[in-house]
Amino acid sequence: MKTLAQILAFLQQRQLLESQQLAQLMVELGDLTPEAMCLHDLTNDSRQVTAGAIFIALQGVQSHALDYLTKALHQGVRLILSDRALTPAEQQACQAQKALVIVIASLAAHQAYLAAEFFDHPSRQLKVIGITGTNGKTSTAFYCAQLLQALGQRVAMIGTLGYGLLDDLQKGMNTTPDVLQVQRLLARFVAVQADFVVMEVSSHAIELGRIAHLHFTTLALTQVTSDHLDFHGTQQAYEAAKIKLFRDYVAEHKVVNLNDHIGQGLVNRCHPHCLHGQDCQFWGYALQGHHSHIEPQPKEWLSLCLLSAYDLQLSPQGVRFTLRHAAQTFTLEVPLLGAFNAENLLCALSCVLANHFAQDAVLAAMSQIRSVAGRMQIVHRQPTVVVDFAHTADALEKLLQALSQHQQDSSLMVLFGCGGDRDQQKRPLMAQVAERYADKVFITSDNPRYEDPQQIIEQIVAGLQKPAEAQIEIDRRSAIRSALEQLSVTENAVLVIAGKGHEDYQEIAAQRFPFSDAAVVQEWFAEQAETIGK
Ligand SMILES: CC(=O)N[C@H]1[C@@H](OP(=O)(O)OP(=O)(O)OC[C@H]2O[C@@H](n3ccc(=O)[nH]c3=O)[C@H](O)[C@@H]2O)O[C@H](CO)[C@@H](O)[C@@H]1O[C@H](C)C(=O)N[C@@H](C)C(=O)N[C@H](CCC(=O)O)C(=O)O
Repeated sequence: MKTLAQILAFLQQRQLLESQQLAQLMVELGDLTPEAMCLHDLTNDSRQVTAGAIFIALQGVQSHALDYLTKALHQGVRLILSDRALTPAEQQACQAQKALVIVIASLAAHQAYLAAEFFDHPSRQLKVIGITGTNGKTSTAFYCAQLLQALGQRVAMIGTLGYGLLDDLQKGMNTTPDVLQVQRLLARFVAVQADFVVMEVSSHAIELGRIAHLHFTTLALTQVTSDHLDFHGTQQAYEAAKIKLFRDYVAEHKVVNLNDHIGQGLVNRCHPHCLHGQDCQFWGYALQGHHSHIEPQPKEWLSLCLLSAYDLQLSPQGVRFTLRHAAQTFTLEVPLLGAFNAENLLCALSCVLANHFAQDAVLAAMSQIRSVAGRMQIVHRQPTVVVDFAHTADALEKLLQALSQHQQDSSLMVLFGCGGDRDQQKRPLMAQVAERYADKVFITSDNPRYEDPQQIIEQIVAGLQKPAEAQIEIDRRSAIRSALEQLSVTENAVLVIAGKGHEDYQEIAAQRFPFSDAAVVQEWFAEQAETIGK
């Protein structure tokens, strides 16, 4: 909470308030003094405005926040800071609700610092771990948060999985929300006494200053390939955004993947003590010990902490590898699928170890790790059933490729469908991929939406070379049950159910019906156990 006097002082200090504006404001305040007027919250979203809040109204891509002024006034906004002058009608509406207005043309450039000040720099009161990278951000952040929680910490998250305490994540619009939302969320996490915040930092967030004025304890990089070229323009600009996070932001520890070219470059180029003249410890992790491309370091660089994984073994039970850290080796076995998940895990482990937790306790906490819901999620063991949200040909190929590395001696069964009212070209392509990697293919419905599910299935089947060998069942629940029956009589087989991941509904003809792939699997195995028990 701040008083109007404090807000005015901030604006004056930054030379954002003209004396004429101040005089006008005093007239509008009447008998009330700026010291007596309390402002409880600050937001740029009318849907979040509560009584006594400040509403930051800026031009967006789609609209201007003043387009939602009526709602903000209705919710009890007290002060509006806008980057454009109000129309006479808007002014009238504000006067009617006794809401004050200050117009500052350069507001966008100052909002980050204003938010940090308003919320008392919450990132300084928390330990914030920022994770960036093209792939692996979400899983790494989730593993990191789980490890910290298992170590007795109160952990909040900001990312694709949602915003909030780990056990109460609320879905948000963005991976990294805008700078006001970030500061506001962090203030909430301070209020609920969180110790750590693990946040995904997207390249948009770095470029658009959504993390400006944040104090990070740890920054980590998973790996950089190619993404969001529509926004960044070139691959070089995209990579530059990732590098910027490590070059321009202060953190006590910077964790990089030594298997990644950007990670290697950061370690080779940035002497940690050159960064803002402050001490920063670099941590490097590498899968299969591939860090030979790191140039020999001068003596003072011996502080580079290394975490390497060797002898990676992939089995239907998960990943197993030997971890080497601080001249010690350990064998770790984790129920996660995909070699890339071993890499994500190394990143998470580095972030946690960098934060001074005892190695033994961190390794013990590994037993708590579970996969992100709907992403390579093992929903049943012996026989193994995996649920994943892969719903494009490329994603399905990556999924099946990764799984086939785990199932060298076993057969792979895949069940999938394709969503309606979306890309139709992928339908036969997904069939081709499924046939190439799996020994048995089951085709069913996904979210048909407004399309005829039978027609979608026909378009998928058109991509199969041997359609007679595929099993087709339009009802997804029946299809899953039938696949499970076959799985149970096939020796050494693994079933992967693709397309819907953690979704808890199926959308048919504009209606959402409760549905969960994982729940259908669990229900079937529970029934089997009951039958055997009888
Ligand atoms: C292109 C882009 O960055 N758009 C972001 C931008 O939207 P916008 O400028 O169009 O906002 P707007 O809808 O015009 O609204 C303008 C203003 O009115 C306010 N408003 C809006 C509606 C309302 O009812 N009331 C209200 O007050 C808004 O809070 C905002 O202050 O501001 C919104 C609010 O902060 C963001 O949610 C939105 O992200 C959209 C959803 C988006 O898709 N962004 C992508 C490009 C993005 O940022 N992606 C990255 C990377 C994803 C990843 O790789 O994981 C991310 O971090 O999410």
